[in-house]
Amino acid sequence: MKTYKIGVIKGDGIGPEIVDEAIKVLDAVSVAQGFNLKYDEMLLGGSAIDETGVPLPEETIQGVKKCDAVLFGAIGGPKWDNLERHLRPETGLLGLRKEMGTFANLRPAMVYDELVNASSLKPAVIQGVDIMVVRELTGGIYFGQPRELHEDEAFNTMIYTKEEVRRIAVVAFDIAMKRDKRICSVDKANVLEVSQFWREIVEEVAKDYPEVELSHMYVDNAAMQLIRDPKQFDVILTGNIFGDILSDAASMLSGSIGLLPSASTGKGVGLFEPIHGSAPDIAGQGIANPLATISSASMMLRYALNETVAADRIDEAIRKALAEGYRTGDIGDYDAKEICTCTEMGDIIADYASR
Ligand SMILES: NC(=O)C1=CN([C@@H]2O[C@H](COP(=O)(O)OP(=O)(O)OC[C@H]3O[C@@H](n4cnc5c(N)ncnc54)[C@H](O)[C@@H]3O)[C@@H](O)[C@H]2O)C=CC1
Ligand SMILES: CC(C)CC(=O)C(=O)O
Ligand SMILES: [Mg+2]
Repeated sequence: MKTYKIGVIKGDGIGPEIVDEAIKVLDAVSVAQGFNLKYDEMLLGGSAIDETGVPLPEETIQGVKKCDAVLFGAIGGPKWDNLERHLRPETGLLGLRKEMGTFANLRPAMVYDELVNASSLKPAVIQGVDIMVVRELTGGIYFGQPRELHEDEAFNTMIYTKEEVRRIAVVAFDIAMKRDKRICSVDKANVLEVSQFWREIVEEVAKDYPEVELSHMYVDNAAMQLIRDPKQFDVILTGNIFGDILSDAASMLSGSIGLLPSASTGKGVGLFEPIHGSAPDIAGQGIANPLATISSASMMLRYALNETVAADRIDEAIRKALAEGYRTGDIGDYDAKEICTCTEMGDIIADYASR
Protein backbone atom coordinates (compact mmCIF):
# COMPACT_ATOMS: atom_id res chain seq x y z
CA MET A 1 0.00 0.00 0.00
CA LYS A 2 1.30 3.45 -0.88
CA THR A 3 2.52 5.41 2.15
CA TYR A 4 3.05 9.17 2.30
CA LYS A 5 4.96 10.98 5.01
CA ILE A 6 3.14 14.10 6.16
CA GLY A 7 4.81 16.75 8.30
CA VAL A 8 2.31 18.13 10.80
CA ILE A 9 2.77 21.53 12.43
CA LYS A 10 -0.17 22.26 14.69
CA GLY A 11 1.12 25.58 16.02
CA ASP A 12 -0.62 27.85 18.52
CA GLY A 13 -4.08 29.12 19.43
CA ILE A 14 -6.70 27.23 17.42
CA GLY A 15 -3.93 25.51 15.42
CA PRO A 16 -4.03 22.18 17.28
CA GLU A 17 -7.86 22.09 17.27
CA ILE A 18 -8.24 22.61 13.52
CA VAL A 19 -5.30 20.40 12.49
CA ASP A 20 -6.68 17.52 14.58
CA GLU A 21 -9.91 17.69 12.57
CA ALA A 22 -8.02 17.77 9.26
CA ILE A 23 -6.07 14.67 10.31
CA LYS A 24 -9.30 12.93 11.25
CA VAL A 25 -10.60 13.61 7.73
CA LEU A 26 -7.32 12.59 6.09
CA ASP A 27 -7.38 9.31 8.00
CA ALA A 28 -10.94 8.64 6.84
CA VAL A 29 -10.22 9.27 3.13
CA SER A 30 -6.93 7.42 3.16
CA VAL A 31 -8.65 4.28 4.47
CA ALA A 32 -11.45 4.69 1.91
CA GLN A 33 -9.00 5.21 -0.96
CA GLY A 34 -6.44 2.61 0.13
CA PHE A 35 -3.30 4.59 0.93
CA ASN A 36 -1.38 5.22 4.13
CA LEU A 37 -0.47 8.48 5.80
CA LYS A 38 2.36 8.58 8.29
CA TYR A 39 2.50 11.75 10.37
CA ASP A 40 5.58 13.43 11.76
CA GLU A 41 4.78 16.24 14.19
CA MET A 42 7.06 19.28 14.31
CA LEU A 43 7.27 22.50 16.26
CA LEU A 44 6.96 26.06 15.00
CA GLY A 45 6.04 29.43 16.44
CA GLY A 46 5.01 30.04 20.03
CA SER A 47 4.93 26.39 21.05
CA ALA A 48 8.45 26.00 19.62
CA ILE A 49 9.63 29.02 21.62
CA ASP A 50 8.18 27.51 24.78
CA GLU A 51 9.83 24.14 24.19
CA THR A 52 13.11 25.03 22.52
CA GLY A 53 13.65 28.79 22.94
CA VAL A 54 13.43 29.53 19.19
CA PRO A 55 10.44 29.88 16.84
CA LEU A 56 11.94 27.71 14.07
CA PRO A 57 13.97 24.81 15.50
CA GLU A 58 16.62 23.16 13.31
CA GLU A 59 14.75 19.87 13.76
CA THR A 60 11.76 21.37 11.96
CA ILE A 61 13.90 22.75 9.12
CA GLN A 62 15.44 19.32 8.58
CA GLY A 63 12.20 17.43 9.30
CA VAL A 64 10.06 19.09 6.63
CA LYS A 65 12.62 18.23 3.95
CA LYS A 66 12.01 14.53 4.58
CA CYS A 67 8.24 14.77 4.07
CA ASP A 68 6.04 14.44 1.00
CA ALA A 69 4.03 17.45 2.17
CA VAL A 70 3.46 19.55 5.29
CA LEU A 71 0.11 20.39 6.89
CA PHE A 72 0.16 23.49 9.06
CA GLY A 73 -2.37 25.15 11.39
CA ALA A 74 -1.37 28.63 12.53
CA ILE A 75 1.02 30.32 14.94
CA GLY A 76 1.26 33.35 17.17
CA GLY A 77 -0.64 34.95 20.00
CA PRO A 78 -0.46 37.55 22.78
CA LYS A 79 1.67 35.29 24.99
CA TRP A 80 4.65 35.98 22.72
CA ASP A 81 3.85 39.58 21.67
CA ASN A 82 6.51 41.24 23.79
CA LEU A 83 9.46 39.25 22.47
CA GLU A 84 12.04 40.80 20.17
CA ARG A 85 11.18 40.46 16.49
CA HIS A 86 13.65 37.67 15.72
CA LEU A 87 12.08 35.62 18.52
CA ARG A 88 8.43 36.23 17.63
CA PRO A 89 6.38 33.21 16.42
CA GLU A 90 5.66 34.83 13.03
CA THR A 91 9.41 35.03 12.31
CA GLY A 92 9.46 31.25 12.46
CA LEU A 93 6.79 30.97 9.79
CA LEU A 94 8.53 33.44 7.48
CA GLY A 95 11.77 31.53 8.03
CA LEU A 96 10.13 28.19 7.31
CA ARG A 97 8.58 29.47 4.07
CA LYS A 98 11.98 30.75 2.98
CA GLU A 99 13.76 27.52 3.97
CA MET A 100 11.20 25.44 2.08
CA GLY A 101 11.36 27.73 -0.95
CA THR A 102 7.57 27.94 -1.09
CA PHE A 103 7.45 31.12 -3.14
CA ALA A 104 3.99 30.58 -4.63
CA ASN A 105 1.03 30.85 -2.28
CA LEU A 106 -2.20 29.79 -3.97
CA ARG A 107 -5.24 31.11 -2.17
CA PRO A 108 -8.55 30.16 -3.77
CA ALA A 109 -11.37 32.50 -2.81
CA MET A 110 -14.56 30.70 -3.68
CA VAL A 111 -18.14 31.09 -2.58
CA TYR A 112 -19.99 27.88 -1.77
CA ASP A 113 -23.48 27.96 -3.34
CA GLU A 114 -24.68 26.60 0.00
CA LEU A 115 -23.42 29.76 1.73
CA VAL A 116 -24.51 32.56 -0.61
CA ASN A 117 -26.49 34.03 2.26
CA ALA A 118 -23.49 33.90 4.61
CA SER A 119 -21.84 37.02 3.25
CA SER A 120 -22.97 40.53 4.00
CA LEU A 121 -22.86 41.09 0.23
CA LYS A 122 -25.84 40.43 -2.03
CA PRO A 123 -26.10 36.82 -3.35
CA ALA A 124 -26.18 38.17 -6.93
CA VAL A 125 -22.78 39.79 -6.38
CA ILE A 126 -21.07 36.73 -4.91
CA GLN A 127 -22.78 33.63 -6.29
CA GLY A 128 -20.29 31.76 -8.46
CA VAL A 129 -17.23 33.69 -7.28
CA ASP A 130 -14.17 31.60 -8.05
CA ILE A 131 -10.93 33.55 -7.73
CA MET A 132 -7.39 32.23 -7.42
CA VAL A 133 -5.09 34.64 -5.62
CA VAL A 134 -1.49 33.87 -6.57
CA ARG A 135 0.57 35.55 -3.89
CA GLU A 136 4.36 35.81 -3.94
CA LEU A 137 5.40 34.38 -0.56
CA THR A 138 9.13 34.55 0.06
CA GLY A 139 10.04 38.07 -1.06
CA GLY A 140 8.81 41.64 -0.84
CA ILE A 141 8.53 43.79 2.26
CA TYR A 142 8.14 40.87 4.70
CA PHE A 143 11.69 39.78 3.87
CA GLY A 144 13.49 42.87 2.49
CA GLN A 145 16.67 44.14 4.09
CA PRO A 146 17.43 46.53 5.67
CA ARG A 147 14.72 46.47 8.30
CA GLU A 148 15.21 48.30 11.56
CA LEU A 149 13.32 49.55 14.56
CA HIS A 150 14.72 52.51 16.51
CA GLU A 151 13.31 54.93 19.02
CA ASP A 152 12.82 57.77 16.52
CA GLU A 153 12.34 55.88 13.26
CA ALA A 154 11.66 52.47 11.83
CA PHE A 155 11.82 51.10 8.31
CA ASN A 156 11.31 48.09 6.10
CA THR A 157 12.35 47.48 2.53
CA MET A 158 10.15 46.31 -0.30
CA ILE A 159 12.43 44.57 -2.74
CA TYR A 160 11.85 42.16 -5.62
CA THR A 161 14.42 40.67 -7.95
CA LYS A 162 13.64 39.97 -11.58
CA GLU A 163 13.74 36.22 -10.99
CA GLU A 164 11.36 36.43 -8.02
CA VAL A 165 8.75 38.26 -10.09
CA ARG A 166 9.27 36.13 -13.17
CA ARG A 167 8.80 32.80 -11.43
CA ILE A 168 5.60 33.80 -9.58
CA ALA A 169 4.23 35.29 -12.80
CA VAL A 170 4.91 31.99 -14.60
CA VAL A 171 2.97 30.15 -11.88
CA ALA A 172 0.04 32.54 -12.29
CA PHE A 173 0.01 32.28 -16.10
CA ASP A 174 0.21 28.48 -15.96
CA ILE A 175 -2.76 28.44 -13.58
CA ALA A 176 -4.69 30.92 -15.73
CA MET A 177 -4.23 28.62 -18.75
CA LYS A 178 -6.20 25.95 -16.87
CA ARG A 179 -8.93 28.40 -15.86
CA ASP A 180 -10.67 31.32 -17.58
CA LYS A 181 -7.36 32.67 -18.98
CA ARG A 182 -7.61 36.06 -17.28
CA ILE A 183 -5.00 37.55 -14.94
CA CYS A 184 -5.24 40.79 -13.03
CA SER A 185 -1.82 41.76 -11.68
CA VAL A 186 -2.22 43.93 -8.60
CA ASP A 187 0.41 46.47 -7.55
CA LYS A 188 0.90 50.08 -6.56
CA ALA A 189 2.84 51.19 -9.64
CA ASN A 190 1.59 54.78 -9.40
CA VAL A 191 3.71 55.22 -6.26
CA LEU A 192 6.22 52.39 -5.88
CA GLU A 193 9.21 51.75 -8.15
CA VAL A 194 9.16 48.12 -7.09
CA SER A 195 5.64 47.88 -8.53
CA GLN A 196 6.69 49.51 -11.82
CA PHE A 197 9.41 46.85 -12.02
CA TRP A 198 6.84 44.14 -11.16
CA ARG A 199 4.58 45.32 -14.01
CA GLU A 200 7.37 45.31 -16.60
CA ILE A 201 8.36 41.74 -15.76
CA VAL A 202 4.77 40.50 -15.71
CA GLU A 203 4.31 42.07 -19.18
CA GLU A 204 7.43 40.22 -20.36
CA VAL A 205 6.16 36.88 -19.09
CA ALA A 206 2.75 37.55 -20.69
CA LYS A 207 4.37 37.46 -24.14
CA ASP A 208 4.76 33.68 -23.70
CA TYR A 209 1.03 33.31 -22.98
CA PRO A 210 -0.79 35.08 -25.85
CA GLU A 211 -4.09 33.38 -24.94
CA VAL A 212 -4.15 34.92 -21.47
CA GLU A 213 -5.74 38.33 -21.06
CA LEU A 214 -3.58 40.41 -18.70
CA SER A 215 -4.76 43.53 -16.89
CA HIS A 216 -3.19 45.62 -14.13
CA MET A 217 -4.86 47.23 -11.15
CA TYR A 218 -3.68 49.35 -8.24
CA VAL A 219 -4.11 47.57 -4.92
CA ASP A 220 -6.40 50.19 -3.38
CA ASN A 221 -8.79 49.90 -6.30
CA ALA A 222 -8.46 46.09 -6.25
CA ALA A 223 -9.58 46.00 -2.60
CA MET A 224 -12.66 47.99 -3.57
CA GLN A 225 -13.38 46.00 -6.75
CA LEU A 226 -13.17 42.70 -4.83
CA ILE A 227 -16.13 43.83 -2.76
CA ARG A 228 -17.98 45.72 -5.53
CA ASP A 229 -17.82 43.11 -8.30
CA PRO A 230 -15.71 40.07 -7.37
CA LYS A 231 -16.78 38.08 -10.42
CA GLN A 232 -14.65 40.31 -12.66
CA PHE A 233 -11.58 38.42 -11.32
CA ASP A 234 -10.25 35.04 -12.39
CA VAL A 235 -6.58 34.94 -11.30
CA ILE A 236 -5.14 37.72 -9.16
CA LEU A 237 -1.35 37.86 -9.29
CA THR A 238 0.28 39.95 -6.60
CA GLY A 239 3.13 40.40 -4.15
CA ASN A 240 3.51 39.20 -0.60
CA ILE A 241 1.89 41.95 1.47
CA PHE A 242 -0.85 42.83 -1.02
CA GLY A 243 -1.77 39.16 -1.41
CA ASP A 244 -1.89 38.70 2.36
CA ILE A 245 -4.32 41.58 2.75
CA LEU A 246 -6.46 40.97 -0.35
CA SER A 247 -6.97 37.28 0.45
CA ASP A 248 -8.25 38.07 3.95
CA ALA A 249 -10.63 40.62 2.40
CA ALA A 250 -11.74 38.07 -0.21
CA SER A 251 -12.60 35.61 2.55
CA MET A 252 -15.56 37.77 3.45
CA LEU A 253 -17.09 36.99 0.07
CA SER A 254 -17.20 33.36 1.18
CA GLY A 255 -18.68 34.25 4.54
CA SER A 256 -15.80 33.52 6.93
CA ILE A 257 -12.04 33.44 7.02
CA GLY A 258 -12.50 30.03 8.60
CA LEU A 259 -13.38 28.59 5.18
CA LEU A 260 -10.46 29.41 2.92
CA PRO A 261 -7.42 27.19 2.38
CA SER A 262 -4.04 27.71 0.80
CA ALA A 263 -1.22 25.80 -0.84
CA SER A 264 2.33 27.08 -0.78
CA THR A 265 4.47 25.51 -3.44
CA GLY A 266 7.78 26.21 -5.08
CA LYS A 267 11.08 24.44 -5.09
CA GLY A 268 10.30 21.24 -3.21
CA VAL A 269 8.00 20.11 -0.43
CA GLY A 270 4.71 22.05 -0.26
CA LEU A 271 3.14 23.67 2.80
CA PHE A 272 -0.65 23.55 3.18
CA GLU A 273 -2.39 25.88 5.60
CA PRO A 274 -5.57 27.89 6.17
CA ILE A 275 -5.28 31.57 5.29
CA HIS A 276 -6.25 32.66 8.78
CA GLY A 277 -4.14 33.03 11.90
CA SER A 278 -4.21 31.39 15.32
CA ALA A 279 -7.38 33.23 16.45
CA PRO A 280 -6.37 33.56 20.10
CA ASP A 281 -9.74 35.18 20.84
CA ILE A 282 -11.54 31.83 20.31
CA ALA A 283 -8.74 29.34 21.07
CA GLY A 284 -9.59 26.52 23.45
CA GLN A 285 -13.34 27.05 23.16
CA GLY A 286 -13.94 24.33 20.57
CA ILE A 287 -15.75 26.75 18.25
CA ALA A 288 -13.16 27.33 15.50
CA ASN A 289 -14.18 26.47 11.97
CA PRO A 290 -11.93 23.60 10.80
CA LEU A 291 -13.08 23.76 7.15
CA ALA A 292 -10.22 26.01 5.95
CA THR A 293 -7.72 23.48 7.30
CA ILE A 294 -9.68 20.50 6.03
CA SER A 295 -9.76 22.19 2.58
CA SER A 296 -6.01 22.76 2.87
CA ALA A 297 -5.62 19.02 3.49
CA SER A 298 -7.63 18.46 0.31
CA MET A 299 -5.29 20.80 -1.61
CA MET A 300 -2.38 18.78 -0.19
CA LEU A 301 -3.84 15.53 -1.50
CA ARG A 302 -4.55 17.10 -4.90
CA TYR A 303 -1.37 19.09 -5.53
CA ALA A 304 1.34 17.33 -3.51
CA LEU A 305 0.27 13.68 -3.45
CA ASN A 306 -1.76 13.50 -6.67
CA GLU A 307 -4.57 11.74 -4.75
CA THR A 308 -7.28 13.59 -6.64
CA VAL A 309 -10.14 11.21 -5.87
CA ALA A 310 -9.45 11.53 -2.14
CA ALA A 311 -9.32 15.32 -2.52
CA ASP A 312 -12.64 15.27 -4.41
CA ARG A 313 -14.16 13.20 -1.62
CA ILE A 314 -13.21 15.86 0.93
CA ASP A 315 -14.47 18.75 -1.19
CA GLU A 316 -17.77 16.96 -1.78
CA ALA A 317 -18.09 16.11 1.92
CA ILE A 318 -17.72 19.80 2.80
CA ARG A 319 -20.40 20.79 0.30
CA LYS A 320 -22.72 18.07 1.56
CA ALA A 321 -22.30 19.13 5.20
CA LEU A 322 -23.00 22.75 4.27
CA ALA A 323 -25.98 21.78 2.10
CA GLU A 324 -27.44 19.86 5.04
CA GLY A 325 -27.17 22.93 7.24
CA TYR A 326 -24.24 22.00 9.46
CA ARG A 327 -22.46 25.21 10.48
CA THR A 328 -19.80 26.30 12.94
CA GLY A 329 -20.60 29.49 14.82
CA ASP A 330 -18.76 31.85 12.45
CA ILE A 331 -21.24 30.99 9.67
CA GLY A 332 -24.01 29.99 12.04
CA ASP A 333 -26.38 32.87 11.29
CA TYR A 334 -27.21 31.61 7.83
CA ASP A 335 -29.44 28.69 6.86
CA ALA A 336 -28.19 26.66 9.82
CA LYS A 337 -29.86 23.42 10.79
CA GLU A 338 -27.32 22.70 13.49
CA ILE A 339 -24.48 24.70 15.06
CA CYS A 340 -21.47 22.41 15.42
CA THR A 341 -18.33 22.51 17.45
CA CYS A 342 -14.99 22.23 15.71
CA THR A 343 -14.84 18.52 16.57
CA GLU A 344 -18.40 17.81 15.44
CA MET A 345 -17.74 19.46 12.08
CA GLY A 346 -14.61 17.28 11.70
CA ASP A 347 -16.65 14.17 12.55
CA ILE A 348 -19.29 15.01 9.95
CA ILE A 349 -16.78 15.69 7.16
CA ALA A 350 -14.79 12.54 8.02
CA ASP A 351 -17.98 10.48 7.94
CA TYR A 352 -19.18 11.88 4.59
CA ALA A 353 -15.72 11.68 3.04
CA SER A 354 -15.34 8.01 3.93
CA ARG A 355 -18.63 6.86 2.33
N1 LIG B 1 -0.39 31.69 9.12
C1 LIG B 1 -0.34 32.06 10.39
O1 LIG B 1 0.12 31.34 11.24
C2 LIG B 1 -0.87 33.40 10.74
C3 LIG B 1 -0.72 33.82 12.02
N2 LIG B 1 -1.26 35.01 12.42
C4 LIG B 1 -1.13 35.32 13.84
O2 LIG B 1 -2.34 34.93 14.49
C5 LIG B 1 -2.57 35.76 15.62
C6 LIG B 1 -3.98 36.37 15.55
O3 LIG B 1 -4.04 37.23 14.43
P1 LIG B 1 -5.36 37.96 13.93
O4 LIG B 1 -4.94 39.20 13.26
O5 LIG B 1 -6.35 38.03 15.04
O6 LIG B 1 -5.93 37.03 12.74
P2 LIG B 1 -6.73 35.66 12.81
O7 LIG B 1 -6.89 35.22 11.40
O8 LIG B 1 -6.12 34.72 13.75
O9 LIG B 1 -8.18 36.06 13.39
C7 LIG B 1 -8.96 37.10 12.84
C8 LIG B 1 -10.43 36.90 13.24
O10 LIG B 1 -10.96 35.78 12.52
C9 LIG B 1 -11.43 34.80 13.41
N3 LIG B 1 -11.05 33.49 12.89
C10 LIG B 1 -9.85 33.13 12.36
N4 LIG B 1 -9.84 31.85 12.04
C11 LIG B 1 -11.05 31.35 12.35
C12 LIG B 1 -11.64 30.06 12.26
N5 LIG B 1 -10.99 29.00 11.76
N6 LIG B 1 -12.91 29.91 12.70
C13 LIG B 1 -13.60 30.94 13.20
N7 LIG B 1 -13.09 32.19 13.31
C14 LIG B 1 -11.82 32.39 12.90
C15 LIG B 1 -10.75 35.07 14.74
O11 LIG B 1 -11.52 34.58 15.82
C16 LIG B 1 -10.60 36.58 14.71
O12 LIG B 1 -11.78 37.19 15.18
C17 LIG B 1 -1.46 36.80 15.60
O13 LIG B 1 -0.45 36.38 16.47
C18 LIG B 1 -0.97 36.79 14.16
O14 LIG B 1 0.34 37.22 14.01
C19 LIG B 1 -1.99 35.79 11.56
C20 LIG B 1 -2.16 35.40 10.26
C21 LIG B 1 -1.57 34.21 9.74
C1 LIG C 1 1.61 35.78 9.99
C2 LIG C 1 2.30 36.28 8.78
C3 LIG C 1 3.73 35.81 8.79
C4 LIG C 1 1.71 35.97 7.45
C5 LIG C 1 0.25 36.01 7.22
O1 LIG C 1 -0.54 36.74 7.76
C6 LIG C 1 -0.24 35.09 6.21
O2 LIG C 1 0.52 34.42 5.53
O3 LIG C 1 -1.48 35.04 6.01
MG1 LIG D 1 -2.48 36.78 6.64
